Amino acid sequence: MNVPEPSNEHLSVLRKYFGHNQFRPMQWKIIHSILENKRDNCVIMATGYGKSLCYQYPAVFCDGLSIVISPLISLMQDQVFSLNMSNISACFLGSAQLSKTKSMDDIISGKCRILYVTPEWCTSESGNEILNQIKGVRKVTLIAIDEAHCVSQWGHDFRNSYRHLSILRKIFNTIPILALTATATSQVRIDICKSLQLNNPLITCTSFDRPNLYFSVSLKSGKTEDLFKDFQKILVRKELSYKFSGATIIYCQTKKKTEDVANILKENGIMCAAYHAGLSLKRRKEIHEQFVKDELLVIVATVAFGMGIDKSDVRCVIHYGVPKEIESYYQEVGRAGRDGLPATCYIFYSYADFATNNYFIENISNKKFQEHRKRMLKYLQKYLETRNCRRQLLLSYFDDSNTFIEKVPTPNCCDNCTKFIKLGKQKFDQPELNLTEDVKLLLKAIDVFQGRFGMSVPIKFLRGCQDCKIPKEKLSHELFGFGKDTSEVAWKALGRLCLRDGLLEESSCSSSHMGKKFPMSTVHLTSAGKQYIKIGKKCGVELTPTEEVEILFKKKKKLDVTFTAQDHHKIDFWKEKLEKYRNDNKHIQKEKEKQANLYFILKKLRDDLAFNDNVPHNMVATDQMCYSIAINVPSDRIKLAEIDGFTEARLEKYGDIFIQKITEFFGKKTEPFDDNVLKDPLYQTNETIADILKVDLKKIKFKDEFNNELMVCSVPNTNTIKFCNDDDNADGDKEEELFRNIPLEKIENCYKLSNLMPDKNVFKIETKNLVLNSTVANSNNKNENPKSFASLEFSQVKPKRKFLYDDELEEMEDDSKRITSSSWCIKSDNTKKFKNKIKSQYLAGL
Ligand SMILES: Nc1ncnc2c1ncn2[C@@H]1O[C@H](COP(=O)(O)OP(=O)(O)OP(=O)(O)O)[C@@H](O)[C@H]1O
Repeated sequence: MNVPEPSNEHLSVLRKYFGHNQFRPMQWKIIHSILENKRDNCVIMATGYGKSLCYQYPAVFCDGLSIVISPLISLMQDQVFSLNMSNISACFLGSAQLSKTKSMDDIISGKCRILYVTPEWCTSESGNEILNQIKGVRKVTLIAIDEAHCVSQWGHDFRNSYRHLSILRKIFNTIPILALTATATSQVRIDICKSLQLNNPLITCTSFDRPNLYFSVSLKSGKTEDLFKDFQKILVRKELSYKFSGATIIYCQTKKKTEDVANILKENGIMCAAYHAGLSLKRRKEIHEQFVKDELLVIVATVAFGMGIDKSDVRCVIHYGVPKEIESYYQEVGRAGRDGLPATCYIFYSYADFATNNYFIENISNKKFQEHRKRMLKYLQKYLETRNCRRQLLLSYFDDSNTFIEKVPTPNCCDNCTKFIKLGKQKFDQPELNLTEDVKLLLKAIDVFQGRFGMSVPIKFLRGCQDCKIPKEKLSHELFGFGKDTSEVAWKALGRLCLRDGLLEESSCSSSHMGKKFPMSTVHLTSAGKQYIKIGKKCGVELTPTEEVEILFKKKKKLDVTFTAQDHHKIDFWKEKLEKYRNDNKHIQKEKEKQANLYFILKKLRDDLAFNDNVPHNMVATDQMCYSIAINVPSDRIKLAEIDGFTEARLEKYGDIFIQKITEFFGKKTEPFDDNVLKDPLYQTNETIADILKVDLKKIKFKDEFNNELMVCSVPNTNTIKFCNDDDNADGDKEEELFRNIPLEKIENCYKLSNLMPDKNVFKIETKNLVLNSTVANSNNKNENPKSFASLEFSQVKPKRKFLYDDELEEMEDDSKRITSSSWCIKSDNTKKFKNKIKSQYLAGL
């Protein structure tokens, strides 16, 4: 469809009322089709893309009225409030609303531009009557149905009243209907169009991708008492306490779990509140408001919390427990980072959590729907267990043909990508682990019991355990005890894999004990499972082992990083890059510090203004707006108006105050710099050290004094590197971090010291108080071992000075002994050699 560019008139309305300079590409296409062609639309747009503008703008532009069906009163209240702040008259009608007369007056008189109603109200008799009345007196521009996936039983949030919204087509038969949602599969899309009786709708589907979200999944550490351990992995330590890096929603499966988690967080000094349907409406409202106004940063909630939250700066969404299924999971994480800034989505789960999900699914009476939910849950399990890119798996669920994602590990994407990048791998490869015979054995054992039991009895049988449930005659079966060398846990994990990949199937039934019935499930082979026993992988099922299965069935292979001698000449290349980065970084860093200061001052000003006016802070300015101001430093109102989001109303109310603050900031020369600002996600550059050093650092072999190989890794999402010892010792695979968190900015110098030792390639990384030396055997020297090696020494030095005196060297030596005593580094009996070495290197480095 050829869409003409928006006219100046269009853009000036956009600027004046919405504060934006341009439409986003899909927005204009949709708005144009409504304004010019009066066409129905079905819109699937990722969270945070800007759906609201599509239904708000048309009515504002042509002085008409948009009627918006929205599922939640709290959401409507927020939106009405926000529109009125931008001088767009809006109201809502519904049972919870106090002053109906005022709203009706605004509607009838033609003042109101956007009217919000609930689907229940719309389909009620009185609602119908009022809608007919409105139709008689107002020019209705469009009917918008928000969260349209609720129409469909194939969606994750089916709501019965949505199913009856076709009544709107009858009342407003010539008015365009716009159905909008953030998550819909093609099946749901078809259902939406059919159920709402859309007429030749224009279907728009943006990418579902949310590039600013980082995905991560881990197994829970263990018992409830240990749950803080899981959170510690993601909390930021501040002096003696911990905190989350920004507004955080923690989802739990049950009310009880929200209370447990909230209590443990509180015990550890983290302010938070539990939120669930068991609380009074008043209390829930209170928590909601506190969260939106940033008075409370952490909410531990059941999925009851979220749909109505109009908070764009949620930095972290955590699922503590298995999410409901894949679609609602994506909807829930979509609440993070709607301001476009980096945000993280974590899941901590255990296999036991699935019992809760299964319990809810078993209680669904409609069989077809129940099957559908089971499929969605299975997909979620795939997501949890995948070894490939999680983002890609999520997007492929929604059949996202708009986004082409290469099947290669990508930085800032998910934990799996990061893991592969860390290992220097260019693509995802699966572990070489042949499980065919183990799988066959397990399937055969399960088949022995012909679907009469769950997984435990066949596994006990396989392991040769005497269990009262195993019928006597089976004790002499040829498979009895055949799998005793593999642990029960391992067999169970393999069983789960077979269930996931369709070789096995569960059926639910109930067992009775002492007159009481208990739900239980039995397991049996599918036809694919039967085939697998006969022909293995050839039946078309290629089991990809989960990390758990891999660990249990095979001791992890030692990380094998190979280097060639030629790789070492790349040190120069690396050095150049690092120096360039350092030079660029010097002024960038200064600039950043200044911007960061201004940004925090503006945020504080914004919060104060919001507090005085008793409005959520985003009504004054969003984080993104404060950030843009800090970068662009507008010096007057005209320039401030160019900042995206500064509507005319905002400018009128707060413009001068912001300008005054900026002038003040530059008037004063010295503002103390707050160290914490660099921890703000805004100030972490996207370029990780892996991007900068990827090729080269990893190709140098580092060894500690015991000749153990060290790995150089970047710390995910940071500009830091660490040296690890891949210590494949008897008690498991342990990666010991020997030295970590060397921020790139802190690297002050990098030298190649070959002038000093012509037969060697030596380079040195110097930070303020550390020197890292690598000695690489010269590959050209035939007398040397052709296999290149490097040794790494860490020593502490004084701040850079022109000359060093002997007593200072003594001091340095002591420092180095101290480091030595922490187990690795320069040997203390070699002090003389060390003294000379460090002296020469130190001087060479000046
Ligand atoms: N044309 C635009 N230019 C710049 N920013 C825009 C534009 N349109 C919308 N935005 C901003 O994008 C953000 C998200 O908009 P909106 O809340 O409408 O998204 P949404 O698609 O409805 O998200 P959700 O599904 O999470 O409700 C808002 O901060 C909004 O101001």
